[in-house]
Amino acid sequence: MSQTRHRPQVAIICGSGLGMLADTLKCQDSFAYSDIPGFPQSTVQGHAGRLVFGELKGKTCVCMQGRFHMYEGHSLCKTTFPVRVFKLLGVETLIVTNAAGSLADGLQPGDIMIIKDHVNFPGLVGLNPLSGPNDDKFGPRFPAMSGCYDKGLRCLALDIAKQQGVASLMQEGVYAMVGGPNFETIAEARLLHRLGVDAVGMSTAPEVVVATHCGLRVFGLSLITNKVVKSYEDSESVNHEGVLEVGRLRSNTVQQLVTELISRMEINNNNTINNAV
Ligand SMILES: O=P(O)(O)O[C@H]1O[C@H](CO)[C@@H](O)[C@H]1O
Ligand SMILES: Nc1nc2[nH]cnc2c(=O)[nH]1
Repeated sequence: MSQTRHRPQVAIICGSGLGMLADTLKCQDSFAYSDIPGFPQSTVQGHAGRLVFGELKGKTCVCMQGRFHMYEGHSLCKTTFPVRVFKLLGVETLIVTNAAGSLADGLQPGDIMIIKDHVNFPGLVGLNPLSGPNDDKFGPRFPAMSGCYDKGLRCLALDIAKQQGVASLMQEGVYAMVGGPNFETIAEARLLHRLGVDAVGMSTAPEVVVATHCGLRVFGLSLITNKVVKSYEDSESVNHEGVLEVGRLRSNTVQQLVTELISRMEINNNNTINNAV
């Protein structure tokens, strides 16, 4: 806290290829993860490994330029550690972004899916960042997860998309987290599709679980970077460079949407843990 004058109200986690979201912040203070006690290191291309504080449209923000994934070998506790740091810093709203492959026929590469809900596959089999003793300071032993993606912010984002003329690129959907690091087999893709998953990735759900546990308001979006191959006749295959490339192509659209959302969201400043410190 002594290293920056900023006291963030909003935190943003940048997905693969979406690190440019931090560039919009004014009066920046930026810290390499290697200089922050307790932070793991980013090992994935497209995740710079920097925490950036700054101002955006009258709100104070902190932005993770690079997130941590389970497949990098971090425990789920470590991958979600920054979310609790944000809570202690006084953050009220968390914006999570990711790159994801689409299963829904109506979602094309370059589209933006507002996350309505998620399926946390690792969580369903007990790989949950909240496993172990519960810290009651942060939240209850058995937190509810229905409604974990704030409805008001989802509606606001859809309104903004209309005003910015990009409504045709946007729709709501269900994100599923799988462990990775391999992309899906065709049989796995078909299974996810039949289960009602619209887009799949290897992150986000644990961050949202920890954020919801400690009472943060959450907004999430997936940039659709590829269609997940569901047919044995299809010779295409996905790769990480292609994922990053779609991030670059859509950077302006995502930046404008997130900037306007932050500008128009209301902040209550009712972070009880932080107020008690
Ligand atoms: O979820 P983010 O960090 O955006 O990254 C997504 O893109 C990578 C695969 O290309 C995986 O890490 C997947 O989870
Ligand atoms: N699991 C998974 N993660 C992704 N991240 C970006 N695209 C994909 C995908 O197709 N599958």
